[in-house]
Amino acid sequence: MHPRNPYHNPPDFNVLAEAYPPLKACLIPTHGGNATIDFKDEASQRRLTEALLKRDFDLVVDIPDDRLCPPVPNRLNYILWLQDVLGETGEEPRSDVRGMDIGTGASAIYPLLACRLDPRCHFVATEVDERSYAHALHNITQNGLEDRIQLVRVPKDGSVLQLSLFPDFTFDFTMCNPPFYTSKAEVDASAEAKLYKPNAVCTGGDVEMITLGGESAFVKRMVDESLEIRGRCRWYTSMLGKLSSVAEVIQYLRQHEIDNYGVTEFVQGYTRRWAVIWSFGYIHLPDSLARIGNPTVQHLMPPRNTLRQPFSTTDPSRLSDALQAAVENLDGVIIMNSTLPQRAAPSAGEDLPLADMVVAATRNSWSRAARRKTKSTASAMDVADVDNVVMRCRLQIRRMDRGEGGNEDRLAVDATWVEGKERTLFESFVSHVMRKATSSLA
Ligand SMILES: C[S@@+](CC[C@H](N)C(=O)[O-])C[C@H]1O[C@@H](n2cnc3c(N)ncnc32)[C@H](O)[C@@H]1O
Repeated sequence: MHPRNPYHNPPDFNVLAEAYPPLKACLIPTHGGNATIDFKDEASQRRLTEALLKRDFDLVVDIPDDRLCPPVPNRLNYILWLQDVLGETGEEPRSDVRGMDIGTGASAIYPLLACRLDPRCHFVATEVDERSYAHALHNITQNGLEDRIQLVRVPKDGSVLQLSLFPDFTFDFTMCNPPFYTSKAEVDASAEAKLYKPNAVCTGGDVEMITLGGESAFVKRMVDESLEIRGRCRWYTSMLGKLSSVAEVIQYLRQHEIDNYGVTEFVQGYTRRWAVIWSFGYIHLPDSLARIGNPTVQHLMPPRNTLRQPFSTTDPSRLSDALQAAVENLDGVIIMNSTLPQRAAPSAGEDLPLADMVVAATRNSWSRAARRKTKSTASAMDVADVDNVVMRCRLQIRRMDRGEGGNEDRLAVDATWVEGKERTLFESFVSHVMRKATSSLA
């Protein structure tokens, strides 16, 4: 579960029912004097979702009995991860953020939650189903968010992304929880299997759950459309319910040479979901947001954007000076900002870097050929033109864990690719700077 998600532990149901009385009828007393609910009972799950949305987000949401009831912790995980993505990849503080929710459902839960959490958020929410559309409109209006969430009824066989309806907008992100199943038979088989699981998931209408080719085909349609409109949206994303769909979508992205992508997973109790993300821009995601650690899925992960180089020195100031000198020696490369080495070790559990610098390059001046050329023409040091950056990366000095070998005072430099079109440029820059720093410390 996301670290900012408040639902790591089950709520105190008695307290929750005091805040939202319709939940009271669903309470089941436990031996210790507490209460629980029957998680296999759809009505109880609906009241729980309504109660959490009301108490924790001041959202009044009505969900019809024949439409999906979204579990709040899972939906919140997706929103919090997107917040992290935008926070880590935003250029400068923005006064508004524009998202699109594809298939918002009767609850309109994603735009409602996102707008409550971030006053800068504006949404376009699409829906094909007339009944869900009507309820979503009611939910948006009764929460006073109609100025920030534009609901659009779209045709089932039309474009998934629908960005042509908004030619003047660029979007910061799209999000989607696509219909999952390929057929009614698959829905029935899954419902039967779930009978034996401790948590039954609320079932919805066929239109919500079934799409030709299943979720992977739906997301592949998104990929196809994104290839047409590319930079109209900074980050395309979708949730996926099956790991096999993740594999299919990643393979499809690679097939279309979309190499700026990532995968994350959302875990809530017994339920595991994934999200895929891709972009045509040159800003890159930190590994923590774009890769998952599970060894069995490493073949689906994008290459790492952080490269670690261990050093034998234990003195962060010496290492910082060596890095700085290696960078400053290069034409067309500047240190955009840097924080001084911290002498005190971070307190237990904290993973703060000991020094941190962001470096920008306007051209490759570190390859052997480039250095030869610079020498022969004896050019002066360029002042890097920050509007013309070909590569931006972050260099952070960290203390190594004991498990990584050596004594606990050993240091490493984490070089993270922040911006740039060519990975090889980043990798060759890192290798050059690390080599120079190593030899100056020897
Ligand atoms: C699995 S439900 C997700 C509902 C809601 N977003 C949630 O997470 O609880 C999928 C939704 O997508 C809608 N839908 C299906 N195809 C669509 C399309 N081409 N464009 C927009 N919505 C679509 C369905 O009607 C349904 O409401």
